[in-house]
Amino acid sequence: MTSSPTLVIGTRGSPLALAQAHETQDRLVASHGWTVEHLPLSIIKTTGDAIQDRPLSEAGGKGLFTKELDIALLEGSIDLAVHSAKDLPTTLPEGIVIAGFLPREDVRDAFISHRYKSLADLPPGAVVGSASLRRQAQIRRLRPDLNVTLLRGNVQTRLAKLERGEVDATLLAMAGLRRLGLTDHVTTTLETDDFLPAVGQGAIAIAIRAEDEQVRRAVQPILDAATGHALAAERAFLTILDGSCRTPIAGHARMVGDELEIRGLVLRPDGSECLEAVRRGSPEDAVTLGREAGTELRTRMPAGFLGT
Ligand SMILES: NCc1[nH]cc(CCC(=O)O)c1CC(=O)O
Repeated sequence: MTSSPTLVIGTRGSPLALAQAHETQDRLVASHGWTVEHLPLSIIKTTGDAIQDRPLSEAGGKGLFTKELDIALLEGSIDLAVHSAKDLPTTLPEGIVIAGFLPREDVRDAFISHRYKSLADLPPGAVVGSASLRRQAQIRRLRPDLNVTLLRGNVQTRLAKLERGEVDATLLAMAGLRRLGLTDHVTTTLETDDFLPAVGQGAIAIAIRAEDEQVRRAVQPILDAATGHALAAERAFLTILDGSCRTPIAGHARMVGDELEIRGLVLRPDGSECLEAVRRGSPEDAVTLGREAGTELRTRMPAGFLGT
């Protein structure tokens, strides 16, 4: 057991964010034998938490969930920040780095409905709610006859709206549902071959001050190398496409034997067209594989493809 420093863990206050912060805390306790009193949580409200009425893509994008945590890190009021990798912008502020990622949860999306068994089972015109342009575009691609609407709010809010019949079905990340103990709600899971997750889905990122070697050493034992390679490829892919929240982009990397494989997709928002790129190679070349997949799509994409 290493002597116990006090490390303040910064997190947002949503139930999912808190579950992820507790998982980080538990893993640090398990690997160092520290007590939770030395790993206090600091709950920080972000601009993104206050926006409920419009798509985040219109309100300013992903940085909305990280800005206040970044400031707290740089000011030293927290020592590490726990983020859903999916919600992290591709570039972080000067002085902040991702130390790495916890072992990845289920990367798939879940289909949830009280009346229908699957996307294929929905009748024409059925209402499917989602706030994600990626999910909306992939739903429209598979089922152009459905009525895809905006459904916002945290995981529990969305489930409550489904319960009230505001929509016939919704899609949510399996990872979030598992972390919240809500998998009872899942009607069926969508395999990645048919429905590609978002870059970073299911992964928890640990952000630290770039120069803080003490915190870097403290978190090292809880980081997962395979997740790190996958995320390096996915985030390099997204960086090339400079994925704003307005663009339907999906990307997923995983180990296939000894090799890392990345699959990336860009779609028209209405789902009428979809381009895919796949690269496979050494996990050491994760960034190159991701960049190549992104560059291929960029090259093949007609002007205006992403609808902006
Ligand atoms: N954008 C919200 C968000 N950010 C991370 C998750 C779930 C956990 C994950 O994907 O890692 C969710 C909810 C959802 O997409 O269902």
